[in-house]
Amino acid sequence: MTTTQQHAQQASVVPARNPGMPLDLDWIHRVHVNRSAVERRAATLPTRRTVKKEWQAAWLLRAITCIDLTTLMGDDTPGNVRRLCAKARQPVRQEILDALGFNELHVGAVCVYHNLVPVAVEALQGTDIPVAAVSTGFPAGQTPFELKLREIEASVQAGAKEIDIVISRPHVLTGNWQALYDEVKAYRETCGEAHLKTILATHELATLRNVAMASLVCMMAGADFIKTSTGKEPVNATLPVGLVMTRMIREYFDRTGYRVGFKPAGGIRTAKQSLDWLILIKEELGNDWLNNTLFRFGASGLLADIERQLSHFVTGRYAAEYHNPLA
Ligand SMILES: O=C[C@H](O)COP(=O)(O)O
Repeated sequence: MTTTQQHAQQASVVPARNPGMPLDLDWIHRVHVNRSAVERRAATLPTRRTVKKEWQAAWLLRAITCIDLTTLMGDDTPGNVRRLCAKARQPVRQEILDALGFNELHVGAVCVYHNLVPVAVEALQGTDIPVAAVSTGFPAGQTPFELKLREIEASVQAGAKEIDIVISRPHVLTGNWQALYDEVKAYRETCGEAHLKTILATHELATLRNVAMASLVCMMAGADFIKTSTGKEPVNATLPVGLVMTRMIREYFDRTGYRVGFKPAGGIRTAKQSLDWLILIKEELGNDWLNNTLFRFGASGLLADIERQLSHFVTGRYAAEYHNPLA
């Protein structure tokens, strides 16, 4: 096996699912965030490691396996979701994979609106690529609670194995942690075996401390993943927010022994950005998190640039964009 293959294929151990715990308000109120320290540390992350040549190719292949390949547009149709699913099955052109010595590679999941779950489930039959549905009135979450529960139920029934819910931002902004906990716990129960990702929409939470506290409450309520953003806020996944959230994941693991996953989402479009995020995960959470059971990118356009960089690694030149159509 070449270095690229060894590092891209590092086995992932399936961690025990986070069962949640009672709401611990003392722990939540003790949370503090030093914004300038966070910003300083986040600024150094992209400069801490240089990943070049076959190492870079290996990290990019790993990044692909962690993508929730996403389309969340008003003009989504069964046709473009089927094309996205074809890309999810074969994310990189075969000749590039052959040159890198890979037979098979696929993304972490395909993420769509509820209406398109059946189309994606059918298009991914015969693979183990899960379908994720955004839910609970995504992206703003301003719909009645009962409807949100029914929406989750309907997506699970349609075959979604992962449910990406949006939290009610007003609960955070008013410091109503009990309401946030109860809400997320109800979502987790409604999900059943489907995995629950809780989208914080961090740009709408006002402070990094709120981001940290909301992360903790979601994990206490049983979230399998905490996710930064919907992709629809004016600012989505940023490294400072990622740093705060991963530190809370670490604290939760130290206290409970359960590993909760992390999903930055929104605005991640370049191979370089994907490397920055992988470095953050390696530095803050370690190798256990560097696989798609505990780490995902929510991204609609990232794959195209990664494929372009891999093609450059293999051929020594950049392919024109039309050679790497996304969907
Ligand atoms: O969860 C995924 C995001 O909606 C994708 O955002 P993006 O289109 O900026 O990559």
